Amino acid sequence: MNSELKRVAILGGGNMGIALAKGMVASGKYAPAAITLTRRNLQALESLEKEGYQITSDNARAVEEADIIILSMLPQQLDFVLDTVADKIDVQRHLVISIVTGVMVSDIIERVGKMGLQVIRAMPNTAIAIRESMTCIAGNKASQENLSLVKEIFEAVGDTVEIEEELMTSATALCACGIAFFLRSIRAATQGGTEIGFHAADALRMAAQTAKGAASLLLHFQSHPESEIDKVTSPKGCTIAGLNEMEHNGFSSALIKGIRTSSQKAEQLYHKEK
Ligand SMILES: NC(=O)C1=CN([C@@H]2O[C@H](COP(=O)(O)OP(=O)(O)OC[C@H]3O[C@@H](n4cnc5c(N)ncnc54)[C@H](O)[C@@H]3O)[C@@H](O)[C@H]2O)C=CC1
Ligand SMILES: O=C(O)[C@@H]1CCC=N1
Repeated sequence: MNSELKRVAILGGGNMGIALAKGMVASGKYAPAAITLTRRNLQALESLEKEGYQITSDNARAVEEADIIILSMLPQQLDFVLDTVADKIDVQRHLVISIVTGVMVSDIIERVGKMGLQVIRAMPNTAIAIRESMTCIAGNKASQENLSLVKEIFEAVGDTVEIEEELMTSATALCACGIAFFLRSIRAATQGGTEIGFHAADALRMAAQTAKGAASLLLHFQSHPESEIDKVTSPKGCTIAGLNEMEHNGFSSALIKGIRTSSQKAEQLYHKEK
């Protein structure tokens, strides 16, 4: 069956569930009517219903009517939902995609009690809303056909990379949390820009376009950041003076430590804090 002909149930229509649904439709491969979003309080989904998406608070019914089930709730909300839908899951028909942080494929199979269930983990980021996500995919025991299908879904909303499941929490820190890290660095640059003379709104636009240019240089030339930095830093110039000042204050170290902390926290979200 073509991916376009499959029905999708996104259980947990919050930030990511909505962004994913919109990205899938924007890709042109899915019609809103083929996507059902669930949420306990449907008020927040009413505008989507007007756009043609199906909405319901009945997770079991959504699963019954779908071929692909996307789990998109918080780790601490997962078990309740799995317990509600377990009876309706058909190992032959359903493919489960989980974007839930810190939850292993084996945790999901064990909870629903269906050996042989095809479960693939995907870790997108909020840039999925504009089809610019970096999505890491892991499906150690899934069929090649299902892996290709999941890749196709996420390639329509950004770039994808297939990784081992044991690296999924690292991918969460680097790519999903990473959006917040880079945004905070842009905000800090904006604050610096305002201090040296620009109105905040202008500084933000200038900093954001500069950050986009820096990332685009790396992706376009497939170069190393230091080689692009070398092109900016004139001898005895102002760039190296500013850069070294940042490093004396722990710029790289702060990012590295933050990413490590986020990765450790991601590991604990389901197993230690539910
Ligand atoms: N926000 C992000 O940048 C990313 C989040 N994730 C993961 O994706 C998952 C969702 O994250 P967000 O969308 O940010 O969270 P969220 O809190 O915005 O969305 C979760 C949604 O699930 C709904 N929900 C809770 N219990 C439910 C139930 N019994 N039935 C139906 N719906 C129910 C909530 O009402 C909420 O709308 C989390 O596991 C998170 O770790 C993964 C990648 C990036
Ligand atoms: O902060 C969180 O726990 C989620 C997972 C990755 C991004 N947001």
